[in-house]
Amino acid sequence: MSDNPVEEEPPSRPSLLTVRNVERTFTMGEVKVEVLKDLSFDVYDGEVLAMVGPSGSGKSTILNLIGGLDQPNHGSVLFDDIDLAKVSSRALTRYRRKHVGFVFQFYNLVPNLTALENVLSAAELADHPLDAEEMLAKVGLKDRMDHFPSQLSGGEQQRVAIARAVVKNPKLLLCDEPTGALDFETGISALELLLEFNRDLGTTVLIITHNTALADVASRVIHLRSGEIVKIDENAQPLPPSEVVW
Ligand SMILES: Nc1ncnc2c1ncn2[C@@H]1O[C@H](COP(=O)(O)OP(=O)(O)OP(=O)(O)O)[C@@H](O)[C@H]1O
Repeated sequence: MSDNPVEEEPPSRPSLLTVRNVERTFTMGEVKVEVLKDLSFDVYDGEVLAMVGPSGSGKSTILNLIGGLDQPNHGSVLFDDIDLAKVSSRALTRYRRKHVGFVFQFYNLVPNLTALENVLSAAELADHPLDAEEMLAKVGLKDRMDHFPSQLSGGEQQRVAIARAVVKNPKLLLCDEPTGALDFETGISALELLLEFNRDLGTTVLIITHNTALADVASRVIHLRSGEIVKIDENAQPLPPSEVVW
């Protein structure tokens, strides 16, 4: 045995998504807008990751690339052995249906479907969905399943949207300003739900927001500015949503 044992490297964290050297440019007439410039980062399996940056810094553009709604001009977005940057639009649709749940700022529920029907319609797309009624009960809407979106408050609609995203039992929950349209208290309870699903189901959660206070609940925070990563912070002790103030 050696007197100087070589210290073992800590095991590297498994990545759910690996984004490498991604560029996204939009061309409008003669004008080329370089929105993402050589961006590289990982999304680790099971983490709560926040991506923060001012308006126009490229947050939604990244979310669209990771969510399989758009493809970069250059670089790779690896999920398992699939490069989302290179696959066909059919394969992207399959990826979205199977692996991604979306939560948007303005809920995006189907207005002429009840809460339960909204959640069931998402469950039908998945290979191994969770129970729709159970998910609505988990978000506190057991008694409101037969209500239409117009009969629900903003906070309740966001709860339905979270149940709809989670019922597919996706690997990844992508949340675009999930508290943006809610008052403070309602926003906190929506955040609590997202973290609860992360804890209970191991779902990886990515929250994009311009509200830097929200990032305190995440275990890592990517700071963006003008399409570039300026820093990545590790939060050794993420705050519980009840202690976040904005
Ligand atoms: N399809 C497109 N065509 C042209 N320009 C686009 C397109 N999509 C986004 N952009 C531009 O890319 C930049 C980044 O937009 P993006 O929506 O990703 O920013 P954001 O950080 O999400 O902003 P916000 O917080 O205001 O939603 C903006 O300047 C925007 O105008």
